[in-house]
Amino acid sequence: MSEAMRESEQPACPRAQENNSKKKKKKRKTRQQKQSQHQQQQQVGVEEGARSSVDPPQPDRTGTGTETGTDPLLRGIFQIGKKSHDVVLTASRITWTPIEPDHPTGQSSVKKPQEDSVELKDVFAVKVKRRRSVGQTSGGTLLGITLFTCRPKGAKLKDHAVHLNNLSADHCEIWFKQLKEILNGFQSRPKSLKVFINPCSHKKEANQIYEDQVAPLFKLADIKTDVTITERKGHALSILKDCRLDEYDGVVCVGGDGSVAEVAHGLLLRAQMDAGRDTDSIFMPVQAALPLGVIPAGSTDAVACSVHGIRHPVTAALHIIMGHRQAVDVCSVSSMGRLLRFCFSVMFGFGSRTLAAAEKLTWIPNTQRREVAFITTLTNLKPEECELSFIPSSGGVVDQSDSESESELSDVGEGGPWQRRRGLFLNISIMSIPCLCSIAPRGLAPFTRLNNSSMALVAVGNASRSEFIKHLKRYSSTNNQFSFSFVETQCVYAVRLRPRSHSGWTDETSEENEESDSKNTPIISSEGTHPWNIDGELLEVPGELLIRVHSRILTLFGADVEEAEERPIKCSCI
Ligand SMILES: Nc1ncnc2c1ncn2[C@@H]1O[C@H](COP(=O)(O)OP(=O)(O)OP(=O)(O)O)[C@@H](O)[C@H]1O
Repeated sequence: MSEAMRESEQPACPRAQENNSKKKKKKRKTRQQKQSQHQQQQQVGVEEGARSSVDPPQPDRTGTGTETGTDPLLRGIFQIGKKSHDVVLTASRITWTPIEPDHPTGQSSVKKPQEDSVELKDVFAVKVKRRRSVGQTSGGTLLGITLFTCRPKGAKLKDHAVHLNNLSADHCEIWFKQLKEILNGFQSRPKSLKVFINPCSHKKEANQIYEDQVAPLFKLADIKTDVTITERKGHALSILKDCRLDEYDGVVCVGGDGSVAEVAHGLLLRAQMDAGRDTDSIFMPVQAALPLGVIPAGSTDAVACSVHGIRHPVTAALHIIMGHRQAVDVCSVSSMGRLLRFCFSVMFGFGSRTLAAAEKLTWIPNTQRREVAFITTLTNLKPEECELSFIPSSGGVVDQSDSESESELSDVGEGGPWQRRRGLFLNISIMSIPCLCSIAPRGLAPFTRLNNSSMALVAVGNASRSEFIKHLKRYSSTNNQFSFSFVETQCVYAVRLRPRSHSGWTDETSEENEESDSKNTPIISSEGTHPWNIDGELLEVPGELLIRVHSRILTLFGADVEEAEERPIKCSCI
């Protein structure tokens, strides 16, 4: 623009001239402030870049994420939101404070700038941020760096991005490297995972859940994955028996309780094989070598709810990425001295009959089978005659202060620590974890914990159908589902359950005899078998079962929770 033209643009009116000179002053001041910020930015970038090379960070190598240093490792200026911020990185935290422009009078602002920060133990990824056009997969204009954090919101975990914008490549590289080094120091976070996806779980959406909600987070966290989409029941188990486990830091199961139970059993069986344990005997199992992550994609998802408090794939994925771990108790189920399964829950009576009925309803869609089976089993409700023996754990009898009357089942057994009940039972459940789910938000066994070294025993004696329905309804209400005279609850170490066969009670056999017979006795035979519900899977077994608890032999990715987040109840049968 020529001088002449500039001049011609000068306003003629004196008031306008005054306004114009004020505007000019303001513009000059803003330009000066910008320049000073830029100089500060350059200085800090150079200074701190030099410092990072002589003062390497001390990330938390213990994996606990505890603070190991509060000295600044880096300091620089980034734009966060619309404002420039002074950003400070220590080994445990990144803090940013807005840079306020100087007051026109030279006085400092009365209001203190609002500081914000993120703990690095809550950061799971750092990425260089670039602007790319549609279809462009590499290169692009550098915009800064982005931190991905994990934030709790109630029982849920959510991922959140913090954008630190700065157009200097050198500046961003120093920060990126430093942050990456700190994040790599979190030892409990997995870097390589074996993933099993059951494509048939619930409404066949497990694969979609994994692709849409889980895989992008694993990719962001730079976790390598080896994915198997299972082709049949038992596929995951057969892989876990043979594969090289040392290549992985954890195993992930995307599916429902049946799939989780199969993978948990596979991990524990493999640990016993590797440790040379003879599973054809009563033995003390060793711990599984790898932790298990559970991505809920089934119909009940009691294991996922018990360890996450919620059926939320993103929460489950973030627990895995962050390396949150929780050791849990597991049951072993053996028959005639031979191990059948490691599991979290066993049901006999109504719970197993319902499952057996559902398996026969093959013409009904999968999603409705259980409800129809539930109603038919309730219509034909009948008790099972059996002998129930158990060893109470130190927790003993659960407080039933509000029970309607004394338990009718309080007949103490003969000799030793075993207590015995013989009689008619509508249902018997044994659970090593609380089994939270949408139909029982407080859990099927609210009086046990994930790792209290004992199992919950719930024995429902004979009662009328209406009384039994009342008991079932209470699982979804706030009333105590156990405060009935026909319901007994115990905290136990071991349970022996012997259903009465058509020919009456079998002779008692000692454990040693059972073991010596076991190698020649077929476990599953169609004659004289009884249906058992083991983690939602049907098992037909003759004779008695021995169920024992094994303290903390499996580690799950997740955290202990008090109760599941209340959701609308899906089953409307009762
Ligand atoms: N490709 C497959 N085809 C058929 N069954 C499979 C396949 N892969 C795994 N399975 C088996 O399917 C069974 C049930 O699956 P899963 O438990 O995941 O779903 P669900 O029954 O809908 O959920 P929940 O147990 O929570 O109610 C498991 O025992 C698993 O071993």
